[in-house]
Amino acid sequence: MIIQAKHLTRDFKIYKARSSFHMLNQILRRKGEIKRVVDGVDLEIQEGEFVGYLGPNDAGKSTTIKMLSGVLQPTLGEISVLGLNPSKDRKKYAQQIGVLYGQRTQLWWDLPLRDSFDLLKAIYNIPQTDFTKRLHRFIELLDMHEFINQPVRQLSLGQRMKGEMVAALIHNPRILFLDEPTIGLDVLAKDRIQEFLAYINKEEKVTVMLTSHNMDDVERLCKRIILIDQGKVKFDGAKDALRDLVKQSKLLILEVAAGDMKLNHPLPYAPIKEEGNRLFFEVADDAEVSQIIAASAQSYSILKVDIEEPKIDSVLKELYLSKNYQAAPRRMVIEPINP
Ligand SMILES: Nc1ncnc2c1ncn2[C@@H]1O[C@H](COP(=O)(O)OP(=O)(O)OP(=O)(O)O)[C@@H](O)[C@H]1O
Repeated sequence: MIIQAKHLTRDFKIYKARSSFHMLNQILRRKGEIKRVVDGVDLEIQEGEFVGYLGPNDAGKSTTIKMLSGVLQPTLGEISVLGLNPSKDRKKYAQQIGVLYGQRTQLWWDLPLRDSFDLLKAIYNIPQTDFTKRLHRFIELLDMHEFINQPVRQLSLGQRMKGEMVAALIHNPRILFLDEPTIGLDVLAKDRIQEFLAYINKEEKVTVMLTSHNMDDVERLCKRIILIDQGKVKFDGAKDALRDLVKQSKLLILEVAAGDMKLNHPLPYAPIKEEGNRLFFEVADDAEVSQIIAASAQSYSILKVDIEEPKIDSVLKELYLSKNYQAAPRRMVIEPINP
C-alpha cells in the first residue's frame, strides 16, 4: 500500500458575518463556526494506480489533497504515504512526491522556464545526468522547445501548465498529486497533458491521484474513482461500477450492410436514430442488447456492434443532484493498472 489514510478529518473555523466590520469582530473574538470539511475519509491506494478523487464543489477534495501532500495538518486521523507521515517528515517526503495545483504556480515568475528547472535540480539534489536525460525526454513529450527559454510570466496557460507538470516530476517522484491539472486548457494542450500523464503512470509507474472537474481527464486516465461529498466517501471502486449506480441507458450502435438500409425492414425495436448505415438503440442492460442484435440479424447483415456506456459526467450529475449514493460500494477489488 503506497497511500493509506485512516479516518482523515479536517475542520476549519469559518466566519459568516454580513459585513467586514462584523467579520473582523468575529475573528478577534474567535467566534467562528467549526465546519468539518473532510469527515472520516479512509483511503487505500496501491502502487501504480491512477485514481480519480471526485466530488462536487465544496466536497473537500483539495483539502484532502493538501493533507496528503503535507501542506495541511489533519484535525483527526492518520496518514501514511510511502511509510511516511506527510506533515512530519516534510523534507524526506517532498523528495518522493510531486504536486500540481492547477490554480497555483511552483515556477519562478520572472525567470526563463528552463531556469526554474535548474533551481529545482539544486533543491532536490538531482544528479546532472539524470536531470538532463529526464528534462530532454519531458521537453520532447510535451513539445516545449519553443518556449523553454521564455520567462514564465510570458507563457500562455497551456505552456505554463506543461512547465508545471515538468516541475512536479523532474525529481522522479513515486507519487503525483494533481489538483485540476487541465483547468482552462484548450483541447490540444489537454490532450498532450493527458497523454503525458498516461505515459508517466504506465512507463514510470508513478502512482497518480487526480482531482478534476474535467471528465475527459477522468474518462481517459482513471480506472478507479473515489467519490466524496460533504467530506465523506460515497463511492470507491472501478469507474464502470460507478456508471452502474445510476440507471442510465447505454447506446447500442449497429453498423449494417449499406444496401440493407434501403430495404427499410421493420424492426421489433425502434432505433432512436439512424445515421448512414448505422442504427442507434437505447438499451437498459445486456439482455436487451442480445435481444436487439438477434432481432436485427433477421433483417440486416450486421457488420459491426458498438456499445457506448453512459458518460461519467452525466452519471456524476445525476448522483450529485439526487445524493442517492446508497447502492454505492465503499471499496471494491481494484484491478492492477498494468497487469
Ligand atoms: N483555509 C481554509 N479556511 C477556511 N475554510 C477553508 C479553507 N480551505 C478550504 N476551506 C473550506 O473547505 C470547504 C471545502 O473546500 P475544498 O477546496 O477542499 O473543496 P473542493 O471539493 O476541492 O471544491 P472545488 O471543487 O470547488 O475546488 C470549502 O467550504 C472551503 O471554503
